[in-house]
This record gives sequence, C-alpha cells and structure tokens, in this order.
Amino acid sequence: MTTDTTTQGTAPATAPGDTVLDARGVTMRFGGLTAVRNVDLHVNSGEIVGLIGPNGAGKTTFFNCLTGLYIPTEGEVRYKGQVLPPKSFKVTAAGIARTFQNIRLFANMTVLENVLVGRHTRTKEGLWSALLRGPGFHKAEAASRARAMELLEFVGLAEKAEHLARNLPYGEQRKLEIARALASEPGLLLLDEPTAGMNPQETRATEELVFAIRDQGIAVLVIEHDMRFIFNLCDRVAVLVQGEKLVEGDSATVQGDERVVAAYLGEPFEDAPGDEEVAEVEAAEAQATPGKENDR
Ligand SMILES: Nc1ncnc2c1ncn2[C@@H]1O[C@H](COP(=O)(O)OP(=O)(O)OP(=O)(O)O)[C@@H](O)[C@H]1O
Repeated sequence: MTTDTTTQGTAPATAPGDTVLDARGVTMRFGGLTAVRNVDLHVNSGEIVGLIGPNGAGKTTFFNCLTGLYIPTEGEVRYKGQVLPPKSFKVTAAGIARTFQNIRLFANMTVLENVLVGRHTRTKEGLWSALLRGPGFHKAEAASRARAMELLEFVGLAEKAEHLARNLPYGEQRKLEIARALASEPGLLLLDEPTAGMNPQETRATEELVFAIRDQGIAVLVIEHDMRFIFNLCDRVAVLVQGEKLVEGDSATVQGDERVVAAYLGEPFEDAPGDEEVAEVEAAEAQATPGKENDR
C-alpha cells in the first residue's frame, strides 16, 4: 500500500491566470425561498476574490453550493474544468478546502491532531495497514506529521502543537482552522468570515497570512464583513444582495458603486425586488426556519 503525502491533488495543474473555479447560474432554493439566484462567479489561479453582501444575502449558502454541502437547485460548479461531485469530502479531495463562519475544530484534540485530521484526503493508507501498524503505516504517519508541523509553522502555531484546541485564544483557533484546511493541499481555499471576532492586529496578521497562502499558488475566495480587510486584500470583489450578484469588479469599482452603498444602507436600488417579492421571501423564510440546518 502506498501513501501520498505530497501536494498532488487529482485535478490537473493550472498556470497563473487559468480559471480554477467556475460557477455558472447557481441557484439555491429552500422551499419557496430563493437564497441564491443565478449567480456566476469565477476565480482564477493566483487570485484572491472577495464575496460581500449584507446579512442574509446568500453568501454562506453560495459557499455551501461550492463545497458540496448543498446541491444547487440549478447551475453548475466546475473546479479546474471538472464538474464537482455532490459530496463535501469528494470536493475536498478534488482540491477545494474551506473554513466555517462558526469555528469547527475538534476542541478536545491537540492542535497537531486537528491538522492531521485535515490530511485524511491526502493519505491512502488502508484499514489493514492502520490496524497492523506496519512499516508503511509508520512511514505515512511520520510524513503526515512532518507536513502538519510545516503547516503549523506557516500559520505561526508550531509552538502550540501539543495544546488542546479548546485552550487556544479565539484568533489562534481561526488560524488553526486555516492550517487544517490547508492540510488537504487545496488549489482553492474558501474562507467564511476569517476575521470575525478578531482584534485589529489579528485581522492584519490574517491579511498577511492570506497573501502568503496566495503566494503559495492557492487561489482564495473569501467572505467577510470587514470592508477594510476585503478591499486591502482582494483582486476582485463580488457583491451579493438578496441572493443575486449586484456588482463585481476591483476594489475601487465596487467601493464607488452607489448601488452597493444603497444595498448596505438598506435603500432600494434599481432592479431591486419589489414589495411583492420581498413579502414572498419573508413568508417562505418564516416557513423554512424550523427546518434550517445548523451549517453556520
Ligand atoms: N438551510 C436553510 N434552510 C432554509 N433557509 C436557509 C438555509 N440556509 C440559509 N437560508 C436562508 O437563506 C438566506 C441566505 O442566508 P445565508 O446564510 O446564505 O446569508 P449570508 O449572506 O451568508 O448571511 P450572513 O452575512 O448573515 O452570514 C437567508 O434568508 C437564510 O435564512
């Protein structure tokens, strides 16, 4: 049995500027509520792309459609030209990793163990090898631990490798989530509100970390409410409002677009849904709430 602990994914390699993620016409409905409507978005290799929008705009739902947590009602998502499988572990194996808005670490495992869990899609050790703990298993385990330590070094947590995850301060838990996502050796990293709850220094450090990730050849798509962070960081920003993509462009274009300001201030913009549509959405939302999954 062999173990692949290198950085090779299953998707073909891309050159800088090639499209890594290509989402077309993605629509997600929950009963009568359309949370995401006909959204196109692409991310190129070497890019950091931001996804912003007011609360409830559909950002996390869209992420869930990209990562196999939801199967879009309509539309298609391709990663490096291949249609994504409708299962989150297969999407991770294909090369897309993510973090969550609400931290999802294994609280009672060590920092190192959390990163090792993230490596499972890149190791091929079989059941018997693991049970018998033969030389193949030990070699694979040593290689995985070495890579996990490298990643902890990269995010600045190597000295805390043996600490329990739950004892880390909040900002470090977010870094650990990123290290765990990187452990699957992704070509695209999706970050859902990576600076939520951070102080300005931690936010600045996260910005540097995301640049460093991009410099390693990993494309990044990031949801964030901190506009300073987004506009400093991103090559391109897409704005979702009420499930639809309102504007997309570089930071200056998006910041200068009055429809974006209006959307954040709650003022109606041209082509905004009318009162009837809003009432329809609210009614559907009220119906859908009891069954709402706890994915955030
Ligand atoms: N599983 C679900 N079932 C029913 N409705 C859902 C579900 N998930 C999300 N929604 C609804 O879809 C809409 C978009 O929610 P979503 O969480 O994607 O927005 P968001 O832009 O990520 O918001 P925030 O910035 O507050 O995190 C909301 O009206 C939400 O209530």
